[in-house]
Amino acid sequence: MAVAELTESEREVWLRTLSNWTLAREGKAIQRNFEFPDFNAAFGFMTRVALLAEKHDHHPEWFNVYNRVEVTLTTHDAGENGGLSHRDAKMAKAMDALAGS
Ligand SMILES: C[C@H](O)[C@H](O)[C@H]1CNC2=NC(N)=NC(=O)C2=N1
Repeated sequence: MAVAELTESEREVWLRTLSNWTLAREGKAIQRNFEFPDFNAAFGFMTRVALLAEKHDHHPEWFNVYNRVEVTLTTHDAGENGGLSHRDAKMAKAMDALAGS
């Protein structure tokens, strides 16, 4: 089902509130690298995010090594070939909150 892609001005506004995230894939995705004290903390974070992602039917692309979790958020159903939607903004904020930053 199609999801509305954020307009450029909407994107500007919420990127300012998501200061730890950067635009990627020519504006079609956002990325953030999280770092935790150890693997347990990183995997605990991923577990909490996974439950939330399933609940909202919005899933991160991510890569984990030990205490690092590299995250990319995008919405496949937004725009022509995927793009950013409010679902990415919501998930990014939730991940920041779960990581305590
Ligand atoms: C069919 C199902 O609702 C879709 O594939 C959902 C699942 N999770 C998703 N996650 C993300 N990040 N983007 C999507 O567009 C998306 N779509």
